[in-house]
Amino acid sequence: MSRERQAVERARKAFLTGRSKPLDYRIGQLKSLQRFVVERQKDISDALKKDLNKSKLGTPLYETLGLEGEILLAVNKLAEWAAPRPVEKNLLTLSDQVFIQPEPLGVVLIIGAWNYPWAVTIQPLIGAIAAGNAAVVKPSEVSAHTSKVMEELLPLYLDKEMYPVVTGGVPETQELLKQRFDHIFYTGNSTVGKLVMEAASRHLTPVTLELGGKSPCYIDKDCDITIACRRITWGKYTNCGQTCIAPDYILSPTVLRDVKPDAKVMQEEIFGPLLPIITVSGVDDAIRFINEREKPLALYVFSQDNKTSSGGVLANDCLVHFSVSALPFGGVGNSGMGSYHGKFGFDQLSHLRGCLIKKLGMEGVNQMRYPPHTAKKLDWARFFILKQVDVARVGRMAMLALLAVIAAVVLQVRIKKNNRALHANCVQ
Ligand SMILES: NC(=O)c1ccc[n+]([C@@H]2O[C@H](COP(=O)([O-])OP(=O)(O)OC[C@H]3O[C@@H](n4cnc5c(N)ncnc54)[C@H](O)[C@@H]3O)[C@@H](O)[C@H]2O)c1
Ligand SMILES: CCCCCCCCCCCCC/C=C/C=O
Repeated sequence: MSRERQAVERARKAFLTGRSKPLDYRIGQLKSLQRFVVERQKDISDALKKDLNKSKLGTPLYETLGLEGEILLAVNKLAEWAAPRPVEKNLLTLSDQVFIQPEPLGVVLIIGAWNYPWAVTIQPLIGAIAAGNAAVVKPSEVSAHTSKVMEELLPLYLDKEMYPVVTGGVPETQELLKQRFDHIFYTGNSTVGKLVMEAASRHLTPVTLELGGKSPCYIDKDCDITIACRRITWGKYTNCGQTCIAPDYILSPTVLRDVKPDAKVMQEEIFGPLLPIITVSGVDDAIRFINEREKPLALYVFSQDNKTSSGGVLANDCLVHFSVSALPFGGVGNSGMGSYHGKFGFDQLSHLRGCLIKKLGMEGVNQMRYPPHTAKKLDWARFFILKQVDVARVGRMAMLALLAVIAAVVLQVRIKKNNRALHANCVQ
């Protein structure tokens, strides 16, 4: 049996013990992960230096601070996220309990990319742990030193049966993809994304695809060009242009340097320190240009605009939307599917189970559904199913009515008491 298959089977066995489900266990694992990030900061940044020449201070700023923030958030919010979520009832279910219960999915495969190997590999793991899943973690072989640190050190902190790290390149990932998972979370380019989705379809496994693409950046003529240039330059050249959400090209009415729209540099994601500038005649021309192409992962607008589609949109800055845990991070169309960060990561890796708990009593109400079906029963069914009632409002009104009745009764009792006292005084 292959090493990859063994890891998956061990993870499934661990999941089936049920030990990843209690919130205490999840919080314990998240706290251990936090300890790992803090205690092994040097191992992490040394590996990143060797892999990608990242600086010692750049590592916390771009890779691990975000992870720490996400872990803290998950630890603090887990009880709230995992709790039953009551939903609005309809007339048929007025006396029932109706709620959504997030449940663990099972075994998740996380395939990471090399450019921010900690951020994009460990962040999905936070969601997987928080949601109560087992997870097989496959870091990118391109960032080999990082991959080795994950393989050697993560098991010292986490439940190693539940969260195995499997290293390797294409053959190993292909072998993993032959196994059955309950969710596959892939980060990387769109070409491999399609292969991942194809492999997942064999087991009807749902996928999250965090892909890339050409994120446009539109500069309107009314913006402060100095600030725009500083922020765009930072967004583009951070990590040497190798950021999934780096502005890929600029559209600007006042810039003169033209790149032809059919030039090769405008066909594929650049993922490097090149920034083509396209001259457009104005905002409508820019929108048309963007909408004629694949849906990008991010859209940067140094002005006001909401007429385009992209994974995310950021006005007057670059990259920082990645750092907001309250925003879903993910693509659309060619830039991917599904989203994560904060509660979105928890939900993405949970089964949101619809629950309706009915009592065995009140059977009379159900007569309209049992045969023989009559026109009268159908009328009642029509009323119960089609009547749009704001049940919460009705509940509030009923509560108000009840309070009014109680107040009236109390008032009446008081008046009677006063009258009796008055009567007694008069008699004396
Ligand atoms: N949306 C995001 O959050 C995000 C983050 C980082 C990178 N990206 C995108 O990822 C791309 C860069 O990453 P990359 O794709 O070069 O990373 P990569 O080469 O590290 O590959 C990603 C993963 O896919 C696996 N893989 C590669 N080829 C495979 C194959 N034929 N079959 C199965 N698995 C295979 C690798 O082992 C690796 O784990 C860019 O397009 C970038 O925009 C997106
Ligand atoms: C106080 C400084 C705040 C800086 C916050 C910067 C956030 C930038 C995030 C960069 C993206 C990291 C992960 C990207 C993956 C895609 O490739």
